[in-house]
Amino acid sequence: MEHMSAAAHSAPLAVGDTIELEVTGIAHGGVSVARHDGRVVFVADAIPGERVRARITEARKKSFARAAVVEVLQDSPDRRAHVWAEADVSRDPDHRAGGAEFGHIALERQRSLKAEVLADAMRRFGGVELAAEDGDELAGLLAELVEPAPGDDASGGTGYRTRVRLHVDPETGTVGPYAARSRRVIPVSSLPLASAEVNMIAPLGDAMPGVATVDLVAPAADDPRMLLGLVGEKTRAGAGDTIRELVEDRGFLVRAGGFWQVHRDAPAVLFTAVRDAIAELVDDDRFDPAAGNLDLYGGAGLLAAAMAEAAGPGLKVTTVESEAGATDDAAENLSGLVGALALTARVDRHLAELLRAAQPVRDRLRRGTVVLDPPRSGAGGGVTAQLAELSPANIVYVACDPVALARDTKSLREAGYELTGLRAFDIFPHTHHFESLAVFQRA
Ligand SMILES: C[S@@+](CC[C@H](N)C(=O)[O-])C[C@H]1O[C@@H](n2cnc3c(N)ncnc32)[C@H](O)[C@@H]1O
Repeated sequence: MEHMSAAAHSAPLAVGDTIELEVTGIAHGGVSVARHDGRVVFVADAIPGERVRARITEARKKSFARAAVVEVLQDSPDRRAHVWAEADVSRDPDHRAGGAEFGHIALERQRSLKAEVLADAMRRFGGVELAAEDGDELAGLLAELVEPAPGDDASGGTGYRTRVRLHVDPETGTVGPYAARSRRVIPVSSLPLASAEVNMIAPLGDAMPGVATVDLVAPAADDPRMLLGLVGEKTRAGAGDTIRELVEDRGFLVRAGGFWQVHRDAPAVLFTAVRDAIAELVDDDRFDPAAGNLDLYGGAGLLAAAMAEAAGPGLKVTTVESEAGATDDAAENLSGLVGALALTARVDRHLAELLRAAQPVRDRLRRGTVVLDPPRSGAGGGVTAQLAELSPANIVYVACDPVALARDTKSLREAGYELTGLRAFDIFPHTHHFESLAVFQRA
């Protein structure tokens, strides 16, 4: 079939067609990969290794189409009943609830698929081939690359979300999640990924005319709350409402509507990972607590606090964050650290200012360590170029998007940084998301 010419293709695919597919791999974004007449088809709700019948949901592009499974003809040993009945493959694809696109896959396999996505992104966009040390097997290392959050294997990876956003159907006013791949609201009877506290207050099935979004937040050390975003209103609900969170036994103030990791244990997992990465740099004599250390995209200061736990209370660090409310919280959360400064600024603008600073300041930055935790789009070419020019001794990069991380890895490596550590954490079970932590050292 490989040599078949384009002219010999059967009729072009059209939305609504149903075709049989051999599913061969996993792609970024929670979809599997198959081929049909030489064209790539990204298939939702499949598992690599399966044979499925799938319905075409998008066919505009010449190079690829999208489809969703309607029937599993030969199932994977890793297929499970979906954790969310309303997202199950037995439903019409247009009526499946979205946000749990790996919910039909055994947890361990979800993690090995995420590891494949990370390794593939690093190879294709980062120019980094993950390799096994002598005597270790790469497949085994990859299977363990994405680490579970504590307790998730015992709980089946459900009940973890302390933050959920629901939407309101503009026609009926009914509250629910969006459907997979669309902005249609799907009525559901429960939120299996959400914590018991979130489920308790979720207004599922209620009518809320005039409301656009319903954010449910269950803080570790405060009562759960519901933040309503009204239709046509621009200000973010909960921007002025401060709640208390706990990271193990450390308290943090956070805006109810501001950024905080959604998995109950994710802040502790990332705090510990960053603290340990910094501790290793300290042990290797590569960390200078008195240098110009930075926590970029710093939110409420979680990772600056992690840096301080490894480096000691004498740490000098500046957090840079664009949301003023989060900066206020960071200032409060880091108030025990004499050398901490919390700034409201866009990272690119702040780095541009630092690049204009006097030589002694630039020298302190060169001896420093930068922790960065950008949004999904990553730091991007502009910020990585600025970082390369500032040239800090170490960069500890926390990433929620593996492809963005891989692209930024390429830029940093080309600027003379060596990737010396890579870990990944499954803090979004039953979705395709995961978090990575990469350590770079100036060569
Ligand atoms: C993934 S969160 C990380 C927050 C924090 N490190 C934590 O772990 O809680 C990204 C943060 O970057 C902020 N942000 C997004 N774009 C930014 C920019 N261009 N400059 C500064 N901050 C930005 C967001 O407001 C958000 O608080």
